[in-house]
Amino acid sequence: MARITLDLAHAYKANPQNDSDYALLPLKMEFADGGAYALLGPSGCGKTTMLNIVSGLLVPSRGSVQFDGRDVTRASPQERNIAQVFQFPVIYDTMTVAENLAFPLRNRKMPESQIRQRVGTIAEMLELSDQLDQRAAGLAADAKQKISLGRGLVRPDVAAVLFDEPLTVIDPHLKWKLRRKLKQIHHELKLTLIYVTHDQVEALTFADEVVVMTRGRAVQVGAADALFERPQHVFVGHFIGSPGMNFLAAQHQDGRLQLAGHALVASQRLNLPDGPLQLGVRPEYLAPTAPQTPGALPCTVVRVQDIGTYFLLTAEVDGQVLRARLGPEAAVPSVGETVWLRVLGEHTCFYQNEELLA
Ligand SMILES: Nc1ncnc2c1ncn2[C@@H]1O[C@H](COP(=O)(O)OP(=O)(O)OP(=O)(O)O)[C@@H](O)[C@H]1O
Repeated sequence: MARITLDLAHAYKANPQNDSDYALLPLKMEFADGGAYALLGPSGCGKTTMLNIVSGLLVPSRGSVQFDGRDVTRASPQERNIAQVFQFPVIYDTMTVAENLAFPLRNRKMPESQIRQRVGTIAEMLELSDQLDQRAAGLAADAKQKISLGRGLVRPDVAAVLFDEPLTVIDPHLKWKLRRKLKQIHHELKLTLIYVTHDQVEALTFADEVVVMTRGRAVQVGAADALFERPQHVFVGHFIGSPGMNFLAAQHQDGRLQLAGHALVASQRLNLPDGPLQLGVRPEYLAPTAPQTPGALPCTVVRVQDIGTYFLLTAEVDGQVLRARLGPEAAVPSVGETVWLRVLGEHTCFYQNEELLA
């Protein structure tokens, strides 16, 4: 296993001139030895580019990659001792499940008794023990992908295991099980794992730390609760959560906060710079409150949806939209009603130029 340090930028085109020419803007990042990371972001944000730079499939156009302080920028995946799992199964159809799992170990000349033991452990973890003697050719797509996962995880001596959207071909129920399984496997094997996905649930279930990416930038690296409670960038607020964080344009001047056409009264002095800001508050922290409550805004209900475990309220104030998740015990207002929503509270965040203010 290895501590992986990136200090680099990457552009696929020569002579990049502006930010949009970069697949990865200049970044510094460290993956701790034995950590489980997810690279999360929408299509085209640079996840695969970063993964390929870590694996050695791609040399960054600028800067360096270090494993445990050793420069490996130009070293191949083999030299870096990386295991990889891709979107689609990479296995030998003519071999049995056991032979497939043993393959990376035989390549490394591990003694047969240790191979049997390790293959047994990995097969058990992935619930493949009953299929060890079956030929891979006859298996369903998700069983084949489990073999691929097993081949990625089987070597105990790898610097890191990299996963590129590995659960794409897996059916939804098994996907849910495998995500939890991978987390458990990480705790047992303590390998450094980096997992690419555009699915926030997948990232948040699997990883200790999620790297949220947008347009070639890693805008926040953090655990699930930090991404939820204190998004460092408005993109993280939007992208994490269902629905994402509410944002309202605000103006702060001499301790007074002007918001959606209203002067808001805060219970204590706000430590904010003067000027235009954005106020961010999660739908989970908005609930109808008594009229004129300090920090609350009068909003018109435009939609109420029953989502099953909660009601989703959509309301408008001064042309801006707010969403609130109401628990089953809450009184549900009707469309057209005015509700007071408390936007200013302990969970409220403020942003300037899209970045969280301290
Ligand atoms: N080989 C390439 N040549 C030129 N441009 C590329 C190449 N690979 C990726 N890009 C561009 O670099 C940017 C980042 O792509 P990348 O594949 O890393 O994103 P991603 O987040 O992994 O997206 P996806 O989830 O769709 O795979 C995109 O604008 C993409 O079009």
